[in-house]
Amino acid sequence: MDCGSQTGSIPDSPRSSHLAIDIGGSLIKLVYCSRGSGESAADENCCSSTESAKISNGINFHSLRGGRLHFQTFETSKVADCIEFIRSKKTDFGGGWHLEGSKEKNVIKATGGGAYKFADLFKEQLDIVLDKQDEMDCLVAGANFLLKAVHHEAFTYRDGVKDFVQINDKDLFPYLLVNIGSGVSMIKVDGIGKFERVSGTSVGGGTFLGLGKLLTQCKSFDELLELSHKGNNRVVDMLVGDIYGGNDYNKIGLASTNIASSFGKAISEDKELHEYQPEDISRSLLRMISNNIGQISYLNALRYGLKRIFFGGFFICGHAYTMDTISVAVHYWSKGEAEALFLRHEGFLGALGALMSYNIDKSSLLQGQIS
Ligand SMILES: Nc1ncnc2c1ncn2[C@@H]1O[C@H](COP(=O)(O)OP(=O)(O)O)[C@@H](O)[C@H]1O
Ligand SMILES: CC(C)(COP(=O)(O)O)[C@@H](O)C(=O)NCCC(=O)O
Repeated sequence: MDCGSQTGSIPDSPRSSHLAIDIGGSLIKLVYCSRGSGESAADENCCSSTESAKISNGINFHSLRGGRLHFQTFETSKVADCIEFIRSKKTDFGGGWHLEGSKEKNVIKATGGGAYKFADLFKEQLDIVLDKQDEMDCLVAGANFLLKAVHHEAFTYRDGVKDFVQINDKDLFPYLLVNIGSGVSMIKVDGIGKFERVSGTSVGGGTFLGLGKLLTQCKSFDELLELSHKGNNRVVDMLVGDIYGGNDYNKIGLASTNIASSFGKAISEDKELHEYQPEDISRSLLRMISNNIGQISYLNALRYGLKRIFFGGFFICGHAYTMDTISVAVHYWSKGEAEALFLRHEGFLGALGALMSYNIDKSSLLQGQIS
C-alpha cells in the first residue's frame, strides 16, 4: 500500500495520515499509515500490545514507498491501553485526525461492536469521534483488497506445508469468507461491495479461549495454544475405535482413529478435571472448534455452490494445527471438492476495510503496493 504523496493516494499534510480501528469482542485491531522516517518497527512493541500482535507484527510490518502501514492489537478488556497508545501517536498525526468533508476535528474510522460500545469513552478520553463503519462491509472490503492487491496473500495449508495461491483477479468471485473472531461470520462474497452474510456460529475463538481458561486454568490465548502443541486429543476424545472395539466402521467411511465424540472419553472415565492433562484438553478443544467451523463452512459453501473458502479472524493466528484441522475438515466433508484458504493478514480484515473507507485513491491501493 502506498501512503506516499507521489501517487496522490492519500491527500493529506506531509506528517498526518490515517488510522482505522476494529474493536471486537476479544481484540482491538489498529491499522495506520504513517509517513516519513520517524518510526521504526520497534515502535510496534513499545506499548502493552498482546503477544499475538508481536507475532503478527513480525510478518505484517510493511515498509511502504513514502510511508508505512502499521498493525497493532490490544485486548478489548484493556481498551485503556489502546487509548493511551492513540494518545501517544497524536503528535505523529499532526495533532489529530482530520476527516475530509467533516466538521469534526478528530474523527477516525471505526468498526466492530466496540465502535458503538466505546464511542463515548473515545470522545471523553481523546476527544475523538468514531466514524462507525459496518463490520461486515469492512471485513469484505478488507478481504477483497488483500486478495486483489497483495501478492502471496492467500495460501493453502496441509500437513505443515504452506502453498501460496495467486488468485486471478477475474476469477476471484464468488467465494465464502469465514471470519473466526470471538464468534464466526460466514459471508458469501459476489463482488466488490456485493455480499450476503449467509451464516454464523457462536462457537468460535471466544469459545476456545473462554472454555480453555475454565478447563485448564490458562491465563492467555498464547498459553492455551502453547499447551495444545504438547497435547494428545485422543486422551479426551472418544474415537470410533473406542466404540467399535478397535475396528473401523467402513460402511460409512469412518476409520477407527476418527473422532466419534469430542470430549466423549470423559463420560465414562469417572475422572476429575484435574486428572486430565491441560495439554490434552487444550488440544481436544482446539480440534473440536476448528473441525466444527470447517464443517459448517463447507456446508455453506455447498449450499451456495462455492469452491473457495477464505478463512480470516485472529483465532487462526497462523497456527499450524488450527489451519491443518480446518483444511482437513473442508477436504474431508467436500470429498476434495472445496478448498480452505488462509490469509496472511487474517486478523486485520475489518481494520483494513475501515482504513479503506477513508477517501483514499483505491486504484493506487490496488496496484500491489503492499508487500
Ligand atoms: N492475544 C490474544 N488474546 C486474546 N485472543 C486471541 C489472541 N490472539 C488470538 N486470539 C483469538 O482470536 C479471537 C479474536 O479474534 P478477532 O478476529 O480479533 O475477533 P474479535 O473481533 O471478536 O475480537 C479470540 O477469541 C481468540 O480465540
Ligand atoms: C456478532 C459478531 C458479528 C461480532 O463479531 P466478532 O467481534 O466476534 O468478530 C460475531 O461474533 C458473530 O457473527 N457471531 C455469531 C452469531 C451467530 O451467527 O449466531
